[in-house]
Amino acid sequence: MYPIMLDISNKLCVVIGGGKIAYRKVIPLLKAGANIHIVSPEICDEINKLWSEQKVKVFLKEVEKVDYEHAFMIIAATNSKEINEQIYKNTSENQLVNIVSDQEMGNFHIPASLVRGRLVISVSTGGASPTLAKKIRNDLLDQFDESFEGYLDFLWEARKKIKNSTISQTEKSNLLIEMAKEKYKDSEIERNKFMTRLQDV
Ligand SMILES: C[C@@]1(CC(=O)O)c2cc3[nH]c(cc4nc(cc5[nH]c(cc(n2)[C@H]1CCC(=O)O)[C@@](C)(CC(=O)O)[C@@H]5CCC(=O)O)C(CC(=O)O)=C4CCC(=O)O)c(CCC(=O)O)c3CC(=O)O
Ligand SMILES: NC(=O)C1=CN([C@@H]2O[C@H](COP(=O)(O)OP(=O)(O)OC[C@H]3O[C@@H](n4cnc5c(N)ncnc54)[C@H](O)[C@@H]3O)[C@@H](O)[C@H]2O)C=CC1
Repeated sequence: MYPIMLDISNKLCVVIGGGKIAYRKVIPLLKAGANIHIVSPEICDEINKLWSEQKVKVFLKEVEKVDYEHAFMIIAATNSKEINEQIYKNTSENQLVNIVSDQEMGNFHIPASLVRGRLVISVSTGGASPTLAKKIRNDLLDQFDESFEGYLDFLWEARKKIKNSTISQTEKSNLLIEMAKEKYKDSEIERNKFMTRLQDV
């Protein structure tokens, strides 16, 4: 398994099944700006709500190949292993496919993630224990608290300024290393001083 961060904004992601597992998989897709189709004869209340808010499109029917043949990403989340397997067999090599009922099918897994603005920490156990992945993620929640959101925004802005400046590569490297120091996470005053310094580079 090869870990990557994927830009799926506006990409067609088809989730098959409308139960609580499908819903759990839909939420991060929604946050990432995907174009989401859900295909299922029945849907849970949470998915119904997303549909009524026009955040997803729902097709109330049993799945057919035509529903996902042009999808960038497919998540097979029905409660039938046979149907999930059939979906997997119908997909092309170049589609991203996740089969919720069998870790050995499909070509990607969804890790347990912790998102603090631009900071994402994902934990995978390669299917050995999703519960352990969830536990490790939960153990990190306090260490990587909400304050990382603002800290990451600062780093993002500072890095853009440094990259666009005309100073030497060595000076750039020094500033990029400097800004990752602990004191900038803990002190807004230090961050502001650093940003002021960058006005002159
Ligand atoms: C392979 C993978 C494929 C995929 O779904 O991408 C997969 C597969 C399966 N999960 C099963 C069961 C459970 N999964 C969870 C929970 C999560 N499962 C997630 C991911 C993954 N699950 C991928 C590998 C991740 C990895 O290990 O690295 C998380 C991390 C992410 C998410 O779902 O968003 C999410 C934590 C959510 C969070 O962040 O809080 C719980 C616990 C709970 O729900 O509380 C249970 C019951 C207890 C247990 O089994 O541990 C079963 C048996 C199904 C059956 O009964 O038939 C299969 C099928 C199989 O193993 O073949
Ligand atoms: N990967 C994971 O993280 C986990 C996976 N699972 C697996 O996920 C499966 C689904 O779990 P739940 O959402 O709780 O089940 P559920 O029973 O609540 O939902 C199943 C959904 O599949 C739909 N469905 C059934 N046949 C269909 C078809 N032919 N076409 C389209 N949709 C169809 C149903 O209408 C229903 O909406 C479980 O059976 C289990 O194998 C369970 C726990 C965790």
